[in-house]
Amino acid sequence: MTVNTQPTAERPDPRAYGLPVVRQSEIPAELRSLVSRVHDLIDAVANTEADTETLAEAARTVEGLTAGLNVARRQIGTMVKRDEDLPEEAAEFGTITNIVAGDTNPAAPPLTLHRTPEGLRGEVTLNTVYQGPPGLVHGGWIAAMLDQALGSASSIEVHPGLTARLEVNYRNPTPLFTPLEITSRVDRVDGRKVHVSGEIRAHGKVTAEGTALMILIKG
Ligand SMILES: CCCCC/C=C\C/C=C\C/C=C\C/C=C\CCCC(=O)SCCNC(=O)CCNC(=O)[C@H](O)C(C)(C)COP(=O)(O)OP(=O)(O)OC[C@H]1O[C@@H](n2cnc3c(N)ncnc32)[C@H](O)[C@@H]1OP(=O)(O)O
Repeated sequence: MTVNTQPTAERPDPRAYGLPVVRQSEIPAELRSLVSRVHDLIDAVANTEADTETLAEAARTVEGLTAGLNVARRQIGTMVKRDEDLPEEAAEFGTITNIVAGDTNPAAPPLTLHRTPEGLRGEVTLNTVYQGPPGLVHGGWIAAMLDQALGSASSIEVHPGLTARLEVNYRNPTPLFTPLEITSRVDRVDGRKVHVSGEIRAHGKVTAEGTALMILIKG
C-alpha cells in the first residue's frame, strides 16, 4: 500500500538545525564534471596495473589536486534542495555528500530515485569499485542502496526519518556492470513509525529485498 504519492506539505527545514542548504541548480557544472571524472579515477586506481613511474607521478598529481581543492571546504551536513518545482514548504532535502546518492560525492554510484504511482524507482549500474565476491556487488552496498531507497520513500511520501531497523534478504547474486532496478514504497505509517519495503532487480529478477522501520525526525 502506498500511503500518499504526494509529498507532505510541512517538512523540517535543515536551516532550522544549523545546516547550510545548496539548491541543486547552484552546483556548478564544473563541479559535476569534476565529480564524474574522479568517479572514473577511483575505478581506474582500483584496477590499474600501470608501471611504477606512472603510479608515482599520478600520486604526486592527485596530492597536488587534493591540496588545491581543500582550500575551501563545505560545512559538514550541508544539504541539497531537490525538486525545485515543488513549493518551498514541500521541498525535499538530501545530504550533499551522501555516500549512496550525494550530488558531490565521487564515491557515490550515484543512485537517483524518482516518484512513480507505486512509490520510488531508480536505476544504477555498478563497476568494480562496489565489488564484493568476484563479479558481484558487495552485500554491504546492497544494504546501503536499499537503506537509501527505503529512507527516501519515507522522506518523499511521508516525512524524513532515520533508520531504526533494516532487514535484507539476499535472494540471488547481484551482478556488476548490469542495470539494477531499485524500487521502494511506504507500507504502513503508525505515528512516527514508518514501515517501508523495497527490492533490487537485475534483468527483472529480484536479487535482494529489504524492509525497514524509519522513525520520523521530530519537528
Ligand atoms: C538529524 C536531523 C537533521 C534534520 C535535517 C532536516 C531535513 C533532513 C531531511 C532529510 C535527511 C534525513 C534522513 C536521511 C535519509 C536517508 C539516509 C539513509 C538512512 C540512514 O542512513 S539513517 C542512519 C542510521 N540510523 C541511525 O543512525 C539511527 C540511530 N537511532 C536513533 O537515533 C534513535 O534510536 C531513533 C531516532 C531511531 C529513535 O529515537 P527517538 O528518541 O527519536 O524515538 P523513540 O526511541 O522514542 O522511538 C519512537 C518509537 O519508535 C519505536 N522504535 C524505535 N526504534 C525502534 C526499533 N529499532 N525497533 C522497533 N521499534 C523502534 C519506539 O519503541 C517508539 O515506539 P512507540 O511510540 O510505539 O513507543
